[in-house]
Amino acid sequence: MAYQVVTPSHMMGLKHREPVFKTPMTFSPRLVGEQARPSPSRVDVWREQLGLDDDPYGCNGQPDMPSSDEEELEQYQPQETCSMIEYQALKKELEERNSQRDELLYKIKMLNDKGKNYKARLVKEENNKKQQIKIMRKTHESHLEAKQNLVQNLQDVIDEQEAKIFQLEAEIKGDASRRSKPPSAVNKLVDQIQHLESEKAELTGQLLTAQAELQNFRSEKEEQDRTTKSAINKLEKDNRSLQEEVVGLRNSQGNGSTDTEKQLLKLEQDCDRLQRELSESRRLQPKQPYNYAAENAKIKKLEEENEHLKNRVLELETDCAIKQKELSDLKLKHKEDIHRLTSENVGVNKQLRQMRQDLTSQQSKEPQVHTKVEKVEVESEASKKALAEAMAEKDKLRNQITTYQRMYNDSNKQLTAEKIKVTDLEKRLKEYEKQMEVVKSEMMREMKQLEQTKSHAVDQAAKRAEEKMMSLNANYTRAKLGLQMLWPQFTQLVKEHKALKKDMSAFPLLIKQTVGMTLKEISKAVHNVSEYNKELVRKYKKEMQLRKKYHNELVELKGNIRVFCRVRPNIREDGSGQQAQSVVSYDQDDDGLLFINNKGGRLQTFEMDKVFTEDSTQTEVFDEVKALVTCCVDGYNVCIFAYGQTGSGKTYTMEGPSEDPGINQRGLMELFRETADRALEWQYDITVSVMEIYNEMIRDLLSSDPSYKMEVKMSPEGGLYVPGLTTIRVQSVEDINETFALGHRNRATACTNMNEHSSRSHALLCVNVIGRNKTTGAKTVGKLNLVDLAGSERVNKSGADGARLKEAQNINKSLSSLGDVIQSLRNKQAHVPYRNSKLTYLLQDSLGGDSKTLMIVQVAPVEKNVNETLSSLSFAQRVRTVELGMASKKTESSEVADLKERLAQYEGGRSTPTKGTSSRATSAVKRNKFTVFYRTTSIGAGGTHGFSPDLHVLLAQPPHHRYGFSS
Ligand SMILES: Nc1ncnc2c1ncn2[C@@H]1O[C@H](COP(=O)(O)OP(=O)(O)OP(=O)(O)O)[C@@H](O)[C@H]1O
Repeated sequence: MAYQVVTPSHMMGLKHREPVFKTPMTFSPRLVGEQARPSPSRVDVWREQLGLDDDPYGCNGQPDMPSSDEEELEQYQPQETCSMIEYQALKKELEERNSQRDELLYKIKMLNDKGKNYKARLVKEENNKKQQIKIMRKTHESHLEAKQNLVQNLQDVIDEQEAKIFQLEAEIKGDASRRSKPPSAVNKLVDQIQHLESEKAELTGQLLTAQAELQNFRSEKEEQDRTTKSAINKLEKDNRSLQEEVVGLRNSQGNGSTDTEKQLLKLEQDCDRLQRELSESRRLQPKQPYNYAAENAKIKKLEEENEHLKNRVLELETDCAIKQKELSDLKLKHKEDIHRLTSENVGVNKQLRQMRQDLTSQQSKEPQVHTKVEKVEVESEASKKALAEAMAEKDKLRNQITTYQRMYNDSNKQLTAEKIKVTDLEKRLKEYEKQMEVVKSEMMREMKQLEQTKSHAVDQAAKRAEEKMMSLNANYTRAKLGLQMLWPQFTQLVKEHKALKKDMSAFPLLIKQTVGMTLKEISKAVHNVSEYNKELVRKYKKEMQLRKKYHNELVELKGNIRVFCRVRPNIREDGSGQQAQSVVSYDQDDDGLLFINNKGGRLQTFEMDKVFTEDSTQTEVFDEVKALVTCCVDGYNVCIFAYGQTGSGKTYTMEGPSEDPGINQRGLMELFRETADRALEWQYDITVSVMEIYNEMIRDLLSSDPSYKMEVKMSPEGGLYVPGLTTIRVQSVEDINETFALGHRNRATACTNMNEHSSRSHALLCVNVIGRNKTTGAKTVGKLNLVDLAGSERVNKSGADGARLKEAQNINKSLSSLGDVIQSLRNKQAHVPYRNSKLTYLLQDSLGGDSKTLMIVQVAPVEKNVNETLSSLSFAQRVRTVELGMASKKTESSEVADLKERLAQYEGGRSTPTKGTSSRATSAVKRNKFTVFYRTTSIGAGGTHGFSPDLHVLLAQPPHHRYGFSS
């Protein structure tokens, strides 16, 4: 926000004041924590430092204008004075410092963030590496453990098998060999002893059971004996009673009745059976005491066996003690190994215990005790059988041992391989660890470096910041002082501001008045300026006219070919659209300038002597050429030719439509007017001939035989003439019209398409003006050549071939010859190639001699013709620079003219007209009511060669024609 008093220029009367106060209020982004906050403005800072009002902008944060001087003074209490400029400068510096400080803080923050990022990355990397090491260690440990387990298992299996073999061998060979068992089986021996002890306990239990059973069996036998004895007694008793009964019966019945006998027989049978049973029982009875004895013997045997076993157990116990002693010795001997094994195989003990259990269960299954028991009965068959079985078992076990040994070897190999692998792994682990160490150390080093860089940068930044802060503080103090010094000025300014405010209230009225006054002054000034401008324009135009006049005079003096340009309006044939857009524009103030907007969008300027726009009328055009046309009345040779592409308006300009004729007709009419004006003093003969040049052939269009090819000839005097050319004297508009009509008719009969033909041929109207002064007899011979050239477009554009090509080439030849002639004339070359074409040859006098030449370049304004337009205008520009030299009148004194006429008459009398010309002349006279002269016309009529010697029809001319020329 800025307070600024703007002093408008129209308030120059008021007191001019400098800007009162300008607060930049720049809010540079400042980081507070993570948030970007706007920095307080310097005004806020210094206001706060000075202990001024907290909110200088009121509630809405917008700076309010102080309501009064007193209020403002209350708000800002100055202490010292200082200049306003110094204050502004200090304030600006303070702002810059502030922004620098912000920048530094921001940089420090960025560095801190970077350091933090690096640290975090480092920690992350460290953790990652640690985790990797942990994982690798764990994997390695588990691998090692597995390998160790495997080794241990294999070792156990081997030990077990060894123990078994040893045990079996010991059983076969006896105890003696047991002593030589390998120390590796000590543990097994201990186990075996324990097992034997348990076996002994079991056997003792079995023995007691057997004794108890034996006791039971004895008591049962005694009971059985008693039962048998009582049964025998009862049976004996029954037998006796039966025998007594039989005796009784025999006694009571005698030997007679049958039934009784049968009953008796039956009883006797029963008795016999009972006696058999008794005898059987008695047979069996003495056997019982034998079995008992066997049993007793068996028991005894068992007891003995038991005793033996007890002894054996004792023996074994002693053995065990010995072995234990041996074991302790061995333990002592292998203390270190055991200690090592114990420490290494803590984890393996579990498995060992498991194996022990397995072994126990396995051993419990085997009938070892029985074997031993049976072994006690050395002599028994079963023992032998068991021995055989044991041997078989031994073989089997040996086989197994071999297998196990093989397995052991394989396992050993595997173990070795695994060990190598383990070693490798350990090596790798070590390498990894080393690498880790290196990485860690590098990281640590990097971290240290970063830390150092960071701390260094921070220190530096802090240092710089401190320095900056110090300088800022100093600046601030200076600014504060400056501000305090500025204060009185500020107060003054505030007062002035107040005053200005007062003025401001009166300002609208003042401004209204001033505006009114200014408006009046402005309108007056504008009026004056426009007047002045008008005057200037008038003067400019006058100057331009003067310039033109001088230019014309200069041109006249130099004899330059003058060039006019005429732009035809758009016609139906131009079509529509972009192609039909006009490319021509004009200068409003200079009628000699023309601009062509070429295809590149560039304006190309051409300077002509006069430019006729699309709106220019035939009259306007003729007005410009009128003076030139009438020159021929004074005896000048004048040549006007129209140049331009087909359809650009050449014919329109030269001939024009009957209702609005062109230069040809108007020129002749002007000649009539001019000659009529001079009729008191002068008598004029105006004759015309009409020609066309087509395909490099000259045709007389007024002739009864227009197809006759005329030739241009050089007279002995040096003049050019066309032998046999028809000349018609014209005296009125009607004569002109009829002459032109005849020419048109003849032209039309010679071609099929008039338009095309006219485009490809040059049409020439040659007007001869011969004047005789009635008083002095002086003679003037003027000539006016009016040429409508063929279309100037290039040959290749027409795309012609055959006859058309030849036609186009001929047109081109004429026009290019014209160009060459113009070029030579421009360059003032000694040789001008007039004879290169019929056209240039015919126009030689008009182009190169002392004639007045005008070229009217015709332009079709549409875009599609822009190239041809540019080429035509370029040619015209070149033509304009051609200097022909000052033109001169062709006048002859009466004597010279008479002499020349007489000479001509004399020569004419000697020569007879040619047959062709005579007949054509006759027919011409008959055809036309005009007076027709058959003569060889001098085209150039330059110098004194007005008439050619063979002009046989001169007699038809008025007498004054025979006057001599005045030079
Ligand atoms: N100033 C003009 N005002 C009105 N119409 C014009 C003007 N100039 C030319 N024209 C018209 O343009 C057409 C072509 O003009 P003109 O025949 O004169 O061209 P040209 O150059 O003589 O062609 P060519 O070379 O074929 O003879 C005609 O129809 C003519 O009436």
